[in-house]
Amino acid sequence: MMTSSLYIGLMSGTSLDGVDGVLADFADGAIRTLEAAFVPFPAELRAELMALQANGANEIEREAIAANGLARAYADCVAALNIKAPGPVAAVAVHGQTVRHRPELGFTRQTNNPALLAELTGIDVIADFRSRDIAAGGQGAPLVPAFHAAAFGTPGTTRVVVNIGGIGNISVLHADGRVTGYDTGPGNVLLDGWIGRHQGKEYDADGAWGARGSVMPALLERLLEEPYFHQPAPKSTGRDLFHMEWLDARLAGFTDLAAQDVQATLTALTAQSIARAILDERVTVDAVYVCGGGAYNGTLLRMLAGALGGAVPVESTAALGIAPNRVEALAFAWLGYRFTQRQPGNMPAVTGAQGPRILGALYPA
Ligand SMILES: Nc1ncnc2c1ncn2[C@@H]1O[C@H](COP(=O)(O)OP(=O)(O)OP(=O)(O)O)[C@@H](O)[C@H]1O
Ligand SMILES: CC(=O)N[C@H]1[C@@H]2OC[C@@H](O2)[C@@H](O)[C@@H]1O[C@H](C)C(=O)O
Repeated sequence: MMTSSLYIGLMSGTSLDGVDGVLADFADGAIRTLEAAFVPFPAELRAELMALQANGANEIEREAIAANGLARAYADCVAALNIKAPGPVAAVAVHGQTVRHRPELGFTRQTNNPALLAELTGIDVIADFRSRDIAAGGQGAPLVPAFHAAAFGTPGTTRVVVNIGGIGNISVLHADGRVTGYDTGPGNVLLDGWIGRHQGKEYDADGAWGARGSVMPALLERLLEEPYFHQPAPKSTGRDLFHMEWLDARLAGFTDLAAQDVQATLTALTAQSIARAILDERVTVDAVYVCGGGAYNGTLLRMLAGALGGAVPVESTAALGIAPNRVEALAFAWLGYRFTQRQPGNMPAVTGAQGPRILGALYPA
């Protein structure tokens, strides 16, 4: 394996919007982002990845073909970054596309074709970061807390890093160095689904549509009754649970709903479920830093600050020097770096695994 400190990280998450990539340099133990790129999925691939989130006919063949399409989108993202690299890249670390996440059944599935990606890029590829943690009895998710601790942790200060992608997750970086965290529930997944259905848009830019609606307290309470929110950690979730049918089942019985009031209520659901998770930690939090696409939803950030009582500063990770839309891809670049160092990537206190494990599998160039 090459000794370069340059890594490319690729993340395509539950929002199914496309591939976020970064070129990172981990020389001398530092974490530096040199370049970032985003490659949207072709519409057909996106639709198929969405369809593969639920049971369907001929899944094995369809998944394998979608994996080839994914590998090509990944390769485009790698090409855009590699051309700007100041030297040879040690490895591409790629998350893959989650199509099932069932740790309770002993598996999680990130669709991918890392062999094709190695073939297309000529660079070592490290893939499949979650399954070893599950094999060790863990949830296989969230994995970003170890990176959040390395990038954003400061001894003597309690910080919470909140990733709001399709699903939300928190990393609590305690003043004494302990790290706790888990998936809080829906991030943008229901917000995107609802505005898509009613306005034909991919997402609610800056939360503007939701801001024009009113939160409906009875509906919010109904949504917050979901047992997942009350389950103890370790826990993780995905589109397996939080999908539009989940929402539709809970909307039944509410009549004369204005679509924008539902959007406001869904925004409040994301904010409340995250805030409650933070308050449940029962520690004095110095500051909350938000990353993921949800950091660009001003309405959501205002609701989160409000749900925390207005006493804790809520900012984006840009305040700590990393743009919110780069954090996850950078986290996977870092996990790839950890793999090459034969260092663990999971945090047993977060995932519930029996111990620290080296995460990933290598597909040589
Ligand atoms: N300007 C914006 N205003 C409001 N929301 C936005 C904006 N930009 C992005 N988003 C939201 O962020 C989502 C994408 O976030 P991100 O890329 O962090 O998710 P992901 O990585 O796919 O998900 P996950 O972290 O769950 O794996 C979009 O689907 C959208 O809902
Ligand atoms: C199974 C899976 O893909 N989980 C994702 C998803 O998106 C957010 C949340 O649910 C988190 O658990 C995880 O992603 C981040 C990158 C993680 O592992 O930390």
